[in-house]
Amino acid sequence: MTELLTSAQMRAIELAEIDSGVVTGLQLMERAGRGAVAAALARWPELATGAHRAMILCGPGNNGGDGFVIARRLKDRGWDIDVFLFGDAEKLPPDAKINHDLWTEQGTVTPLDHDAMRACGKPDLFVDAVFGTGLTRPLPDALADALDAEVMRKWRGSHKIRRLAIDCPSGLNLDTGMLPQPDKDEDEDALFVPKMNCADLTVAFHSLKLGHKIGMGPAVCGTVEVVDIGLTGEDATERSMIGLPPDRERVRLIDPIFVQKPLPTRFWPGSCVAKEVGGHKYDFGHVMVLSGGPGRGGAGRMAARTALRAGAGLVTLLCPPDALQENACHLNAVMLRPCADADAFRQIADDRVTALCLGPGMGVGPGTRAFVRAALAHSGGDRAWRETAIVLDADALISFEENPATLFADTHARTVLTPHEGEFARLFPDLSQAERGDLSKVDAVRIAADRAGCIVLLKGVDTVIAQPGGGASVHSATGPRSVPWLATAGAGDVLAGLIAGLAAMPTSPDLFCVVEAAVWLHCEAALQFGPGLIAEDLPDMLPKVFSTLAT
Ligand SMILES: NC(=O)C1=CN([C@@H]2O[C@H](COP(=O)(O)OP(=O)(O)OC[C@H]3O[C@@H](n4cnc5c(N)ncnc54)[C@H](O)[C@@H]3O)[C@@H](O)[C@H]2O)[C@@H](O)CC1
Ligand SMILES: [K+]
Repeated sequence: MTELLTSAQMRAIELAEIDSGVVTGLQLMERAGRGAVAAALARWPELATGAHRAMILCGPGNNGGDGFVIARRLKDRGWDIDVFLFGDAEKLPPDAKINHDLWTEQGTVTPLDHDAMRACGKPDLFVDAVFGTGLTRPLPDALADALDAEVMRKWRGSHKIRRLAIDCPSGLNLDTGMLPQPDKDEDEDALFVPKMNCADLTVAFHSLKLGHKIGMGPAVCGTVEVVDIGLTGEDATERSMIGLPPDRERVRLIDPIFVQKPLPTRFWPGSCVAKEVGGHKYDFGHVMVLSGGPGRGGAGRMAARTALRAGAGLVTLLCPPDALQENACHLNAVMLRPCADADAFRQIADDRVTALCLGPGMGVGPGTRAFVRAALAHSGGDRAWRETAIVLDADALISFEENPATLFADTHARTVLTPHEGEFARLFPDLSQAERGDLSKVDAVRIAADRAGCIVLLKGVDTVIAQPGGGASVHSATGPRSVPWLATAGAGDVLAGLIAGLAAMPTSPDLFCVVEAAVWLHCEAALQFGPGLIAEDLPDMLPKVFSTLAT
């Protein structure tokens, strides 16, 4: 498992290491610069031999310090180097100042200026070492112009400029993944085009930061390489281990990676789907999915089919009596029962029901609210091995838009809410994307989980899961896990069913870990299927995905 640190957490780790006396800030800076050069030459082997040209933009903090190290290292390889400084050399922090002075023994530093940059020869490598974890506000206009990737593309000359970002493309907030833009005049609205500083390769130090994986981060960072700068003082191995309940402070990335090495998928997520050998169908849990009226049953049916494919021993779809015939025409292995209202539900849902899935296609209104309340009051009873898991999605969430507090009064630790941004905004208007400001998506979902007293999964290209108390993780469907074709009608219904199906089994781990596994498997099924996917394909991809988890 990979941790996603905040800027403050990264600073604390560095400071603790420096304070303990095992390493100096200067040594860390040297390792950072050296590691960045090694990563760039590995990425672009054509630069590894011969002399080339680099343009290096340095900033007023330690990120700039890394830039001066890089300048010196490349100069040692015989390169032509143009170094520009944004800020005042005399005000550089001590380690950066030392590296600035070391560089000036070999080359010059020019104050950052767009025209002066354009007067230089076109570089083979452009290095952005202006701001890293220390960014506190939007980029000044002149700097945003200098870093704008579009402007760079217009440079005369045939070769492409390779863009290397140190820690991040400057302007990216590494806590939120946002690109704070300068305030603009109202009348300028029509003309305002945000500047985009995009890198081909971003070199992060010690660990990924949150902003590399959420918001705009993946789009602007390009490939992100983590460079080990030898920070050994703290062992985060235990707390970042996937498959265990999450740490309260450190966010983890949902990926079968452990201590920067691939983890055999039979350990994770394989351990979440493996069945014990033998047994009765009831031994593998019973999922009930509540579905909507005539003509609206597709969403519930897809959730139910997925729950069965996920490994639940039994899945029953409950539908209004007038939708019975329609559903009977579509279902075989999934069982079907009519269920007129919440009272009927209480009679039908016995104590062997281990997971309930409500929302997809149910319809918005008092009927759905009554079902949700009854489901949240459902108790496992004597024959249950633990309390029923309740997955609430779509209409089960929107039905509480007028008064979310009445939902949160009943939700409990075995409840999972699975909104997309639109549904999230209806339940948590003050935490919606539009209102979030400097709050990261992760912190917004943490607050939501605390408020609701249950697990909240906020879907998106960057999916965030949080539970009360701070535990949180991120799944990023970007880079090699990019699945734009998963943005298809019904994919959310499938995810709800997948969580219910995995949570139903007696062998299932901690509910938070089930949700993490479900999100990963959902993306993996889409990835292995490829373009052309429709939501109905997802449950039927699961057996293939599961077969790949054996190795
Ligand atoms: N010893 C260390 O602490 C190490 C730090 N490292 C590097 O140091 C970086 C962090 O260094 P810093 O904490 O100095 O932070 P930065 O170098 O990212 O930036 C801090 C400076 O930028 C100014 N600033 C922030 N936003 C601005 C804006 N929009 N416009 C104008 N000025 C702005 C701040 O006032 C401050 O002077 C990391 O990203 C990494 O690259 C690495 O060298 C590894 C070792
Ligand atoms: K940078």
